[in-house]
Amino acid sequence: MSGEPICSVRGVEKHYPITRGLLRREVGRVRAVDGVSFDVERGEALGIVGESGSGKTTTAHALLGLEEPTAGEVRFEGDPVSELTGADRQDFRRRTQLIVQDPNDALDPRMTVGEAVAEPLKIHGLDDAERRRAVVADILERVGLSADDLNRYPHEFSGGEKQRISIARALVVSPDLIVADEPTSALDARVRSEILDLLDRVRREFDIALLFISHDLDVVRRNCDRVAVMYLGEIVERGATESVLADPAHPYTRVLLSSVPSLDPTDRALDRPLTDTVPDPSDPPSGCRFHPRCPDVIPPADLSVPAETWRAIAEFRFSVQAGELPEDAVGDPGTDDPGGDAEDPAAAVREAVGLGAELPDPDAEAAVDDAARRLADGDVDAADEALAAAFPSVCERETPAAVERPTVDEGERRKSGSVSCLRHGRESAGAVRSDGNGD
Ligand SMILES: Nc1ncnc2c1ncn2[C@@H]1O[C@H](COP(=O)(O)OP(=O)(O)OP(=O)(O)O)[C@@H](O)[C@H]1O
Repeated sequence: MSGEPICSVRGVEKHYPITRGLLRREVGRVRAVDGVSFDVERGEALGIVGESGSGKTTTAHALLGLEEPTAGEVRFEGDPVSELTGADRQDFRRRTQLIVQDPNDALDPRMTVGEAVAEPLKIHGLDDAERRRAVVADILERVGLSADDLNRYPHEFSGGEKQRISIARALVVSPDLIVADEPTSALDARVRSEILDLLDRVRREFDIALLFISHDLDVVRRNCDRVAVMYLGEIVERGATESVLADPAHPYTRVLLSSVPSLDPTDRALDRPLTDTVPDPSDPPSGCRFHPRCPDVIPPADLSVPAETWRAIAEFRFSVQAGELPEDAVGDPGTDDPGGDAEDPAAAVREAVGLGAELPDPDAEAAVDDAARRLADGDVDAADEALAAAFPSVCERETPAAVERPTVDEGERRKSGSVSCLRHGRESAGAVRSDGNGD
């Protein structure tokens, strides 16, 4: 890619206040997007992926000027979007279009298809009704519908056809950038594939940049040149789609990949997250935000146990913290027989969390045993504190900077992008600028 990006996003934050009481006193903030920077190059397809709640839609809305960022800036062809007024703002609105997941949200049931697709043309100043009709008929043909559909109503069409109408509505004003927010997740597999092909075709035909918001890595693999992976309001990895998906450098990207059933499951088994609970974005974890779920969380330097034992300890620690322990791993504090009927309740807890065998590191053994006893007594908070004190990780203390993704080979996948993980480049010289694409 060369030249100025069509759109650049720099340090964008969007925090939603949490208010209480009649006076709507602010008691906290949902950090939906928390310092995101990226460029969208002309004509490229960029994917933003992440679990539900990671901040993808909020990022897209900030980029389109539909949400005012709490901090940071969006520029369109170099101009700050927040400062556009009058005709410039109108022009920005025309040149950036949004396609949403459910086409019913975009289509007025009382308007014919012809009226719906012509509406943006009218808004943006094409007053000649005959000319509008001709443009609309042409665009309907290009998205796989027919000029005969002009006088029909949305309810006469299937979900896939309605999404084609939405795409026509976006295309008709000749945009430079389309944001497609989960455009196919409401469709069945065959129709999904057709719509993805259509979006890819029209992007190339009309030389439009496409920002694809999706939780589905297969969609990104198929349609996007580059990908940015979001977790709890931050971009944790980015780069050429082929490189990132073939050699994911961030454990979170690996976790996302391991949840795609079509990929080889055998070597992805270890990429199961330690816990399922996504932390609350109003109180994100310290350090690396992914650390309480990270299957690759860094052990304390003085811990001397095999890697799989550390994984079990980390899973124990963060499951206690998230309140995600198996039922039989917590005793009932209200009984005289803590830990239930088991002969040795603490041993039963350890068995339940996969740490039944004595650990080779005596300090670790004592700490796990202590936590297990406290759990057997039903004191989850004390167990949590004991585990946190005994097994601290640098990942909860240090915030990872974006560094270059490791180069895998000298071939096609060399263009590597960036990753924000302490497993890569701690104290590395390869720090990537934090204000751009990082690739
Ligand atoms: N208007 C709002 N007020 C308060 N919190 C909000 C608001 N909009 C979004 N959020 C919160 O911000 C976080 C990010 O939401 P967002 O919709 O951007 O995520 P997403 O990755 O697009 O998820 P999804 O795929 O479910 O749409 C979520 O925790 C969400 O609950």
